[in-house]
Amino acid sequence: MIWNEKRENAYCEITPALLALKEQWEKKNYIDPRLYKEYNVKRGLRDEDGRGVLTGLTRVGEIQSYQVTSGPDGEHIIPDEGMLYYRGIDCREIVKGSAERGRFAFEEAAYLLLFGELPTADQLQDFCVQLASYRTLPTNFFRDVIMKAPPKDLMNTMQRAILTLFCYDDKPNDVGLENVLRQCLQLTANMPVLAIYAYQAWRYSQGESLFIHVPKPELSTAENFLRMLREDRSYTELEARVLDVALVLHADHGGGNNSTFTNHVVTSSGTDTYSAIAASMASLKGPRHGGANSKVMDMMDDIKTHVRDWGSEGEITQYLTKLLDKEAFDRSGLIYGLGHAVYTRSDPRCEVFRDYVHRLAGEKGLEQELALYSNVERIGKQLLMERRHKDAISTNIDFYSGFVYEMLGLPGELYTPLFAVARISGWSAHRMEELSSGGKLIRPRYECVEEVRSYIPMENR
Ligand SMILES: CC(=O)SCCNC(=O)CCNC(=O)[C@H](O)C(C)(C)COP(=O)(O)OP(=O)(O)OC[C@H]1O[C@@H](n2cnc3c(N)ncnc32)[C@H](O)[C@@H]1OP(=O)(O)O
Ligand SMILES: O=C([O-])CC(=O)C(=O)O
Repeated sequence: MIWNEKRENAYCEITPALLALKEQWEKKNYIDPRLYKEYNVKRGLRDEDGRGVLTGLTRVGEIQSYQVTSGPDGEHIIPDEGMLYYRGIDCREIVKGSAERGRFAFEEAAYLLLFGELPTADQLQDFCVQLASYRTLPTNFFRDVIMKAPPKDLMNTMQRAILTLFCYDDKPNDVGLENVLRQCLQLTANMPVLAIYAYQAWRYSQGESLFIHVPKPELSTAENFLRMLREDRSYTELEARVLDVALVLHADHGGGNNSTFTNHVVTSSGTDTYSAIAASMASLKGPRHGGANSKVMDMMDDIKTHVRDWGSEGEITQYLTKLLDKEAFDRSGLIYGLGHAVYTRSDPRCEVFRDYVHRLAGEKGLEQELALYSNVERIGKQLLMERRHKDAISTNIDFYSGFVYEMLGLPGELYTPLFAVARISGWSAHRMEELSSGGKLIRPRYECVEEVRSYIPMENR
């Protein structure tokens, strides 16, 4: 079917012909789940004990979530409180740089992740100047690229913009480390601008007035983000500090998280930086990964609509049971913001957000809403533990982050883009590492469970 201006939905229509093809697809594409066990497939690249299959080495970031003890009957995995290290340093220590030492810390974290050492005052200053010099987009980029095509999802608009920046680069395919470093720094500097401009284009598409503010060189990433967001360019010190903390906490999560691993995979093929970062964006958008932060907010809105008494244990249990049975909300069966592929008992980043949520909710008079979040967290975890026969489930970073952003007055459309604004620092560090140390095309094996058979001539089918 061809795009048709007059019947624009014709392009997206699920026609009877498509339904018939889907039926045909279903007949030949089912894989019996028992086969995964028979072939000893590491589903989701996870070992039997739930730990990730070891697929690489990194110096960039590390997550700890359990202890291993060995006895006469072999190794035992004991769930533990989660820890996250950037280049060996507890990420919460870096957060303190922002909260206590009165300094914006995201740039410091990005420097640490990329170069492996905390910057001196001079190094940090030079790094910030360099980022500032890279923040400007090519002339007319907003008009020619960001405003083109209806901006339905900011992550896609940003991804397209990143891919198009390839065309403005004189050495786009050069994967020499100095060139890749330049591209990574430029994209790190551009990311907040792309996120906000994509948002402004989206607002405009919704009938709002269009305004575009340029970033200021002397401001931090967090300050520029807020400055470009609001028509009057206003923000408070507290807002900028909280946003800076969020950026630090989202900056890296080791090599195995879906978007960073995607980066390793595509980087290992020798592709260019723009393609690698766009691929990571594609992964991050997914609701089981970075997209979970806005899903949490939609889920909470749905809960607020369907649960009349926010303090009622029974009503919340009933709603969450329906949700897990795929009968409520988006019917995915997921309670967004709960569970984690690595953390067992707790996600340290969530604990930082929990702290902010408590402080901000008190100030904003949103204690009732906070109580609802706490109930959903507690009851949701209980239900998941019962169903999954686990004695611990962690609340992840996405459960409270959106609530914090909401209290800062940030629009929901920007929650996942904000994740990308931070995580590009980790993607960059991992891309550099893959190029310098990985050195091997990532290529796992898939066992084909189809039988080999003869080609049948058309007249005999
Ligand atoms: C920044 C981030 O990416 S943090 C994660 C953000 N994502 C979310 O919040 C989405 C909700 N959570 C989830 O979907 C999962 O917890 C994930 C994807 C994060 C991790 O999933 P897994 O690695 O499969 O975790 P785990 O092995 O502990 O899960 C065991 C089972 O419990 C299910 N489960 C885990 N968490 C949840 C949840 N919140 N709601 C419903 N079911 C869940 C898993 O789907 C899995 O089911 P399966 O055995 O049928 O495949
Ligand atoms: O590590 C993961 O699987 C997901 C995660 O928390 C992140 O990327 O921040």
